[in-house]
Amino acid sequence: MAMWIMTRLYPSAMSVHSSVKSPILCQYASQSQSQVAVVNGKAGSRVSEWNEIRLGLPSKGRMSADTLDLLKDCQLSVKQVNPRQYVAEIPQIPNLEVWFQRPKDILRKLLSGDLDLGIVGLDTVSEYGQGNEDLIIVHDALEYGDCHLSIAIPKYGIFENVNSLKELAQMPQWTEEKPLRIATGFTYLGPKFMKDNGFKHVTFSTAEGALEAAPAMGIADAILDLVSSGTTLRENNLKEIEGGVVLES
Ligand SMILES: Nc1ncnc2c1ncn2[C@@H]1O[C@H](COP(=O)(O)OP(=O)(O)OP(=O)(O)O)[C@@H](O)[C@H]1O
Ligand SMILES: O=P(O)(O)OC[C@H]1O[C@H](OP(=O)(O)OP(=O)(O)O)[C@H](O)[C@@H]1O
Repeated sequence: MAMWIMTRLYPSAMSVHSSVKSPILCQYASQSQSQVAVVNGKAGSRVSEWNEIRLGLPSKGRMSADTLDLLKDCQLSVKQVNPRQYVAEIPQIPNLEVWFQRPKDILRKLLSGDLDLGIVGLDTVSEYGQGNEDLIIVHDALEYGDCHLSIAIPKYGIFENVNSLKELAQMPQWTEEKPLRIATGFTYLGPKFMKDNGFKHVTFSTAEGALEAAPAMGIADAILDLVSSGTTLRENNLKEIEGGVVLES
């Protein structure tokens, strides 16, 4: 699920929100969802040198059009002077500057202090925010971008009768010499989830996409990836298992 986030060290951002009369009026939501473990938080590493509040919006991909639609529904029109540039304004909020960035980069730039506010999915906040307490979730359910981060295993072979995380953990195949191999783009959340669930013999590999191919290619035993319709898993003979959902996004 897409959500508004901001950095704690920019209280002036609140005035932007509190002046917006729309369904996205900010509320401090529970932060527990994003508080995992702080590894390398850099939020507020420098104080902003600009007067405007900087809002990061997804530049392309799944979240982009829906995010602009949400703002439009709130009577907030995002005006881009040049479509090949990445800066825009929302005339209704004069002291706000919009910057289009990839979701992962929105998170990185919030952490470095180069953006003050952003809209991204919970999976992005959790993976790249790593529980940093300087990231504040302002609105945790904007009602689009629904998906979940889940473990999936082949439907066939040694996994045919494995239907839960517990059964996966109890398989005698996983040893120190031959651990369970998981392919994932979530290299922070993945190891944390497996450790929290008692897996001792597990290794991770990563790729930029098309992770569902990894079991068929013999590269991994399982994958950890985002699922929305479930079509990609089905078409690749993979299945989700009980207890295997890391987060609902
Ligand atoms: N089926 C899905 N697969 C991936 N992300 C999804 C899906 N459904 C909703 N989302 C949301 O969309 C976000 C990804 O958006 P987008 O594709 O724009 O990002 P991206 O940075 O281009 O991702 P990537 O580099 O992994 O392709 C996810 O973080 C998630 O919150
Ligand atoms: O459950 P579904 O509706 O099938 O969606 C899930 C798929 O969508 C995403 O991939 P994307 O389309 O971004 O391509 P990618 O694998 O190259 O990242 C995600 O990584 C899954 O592979």
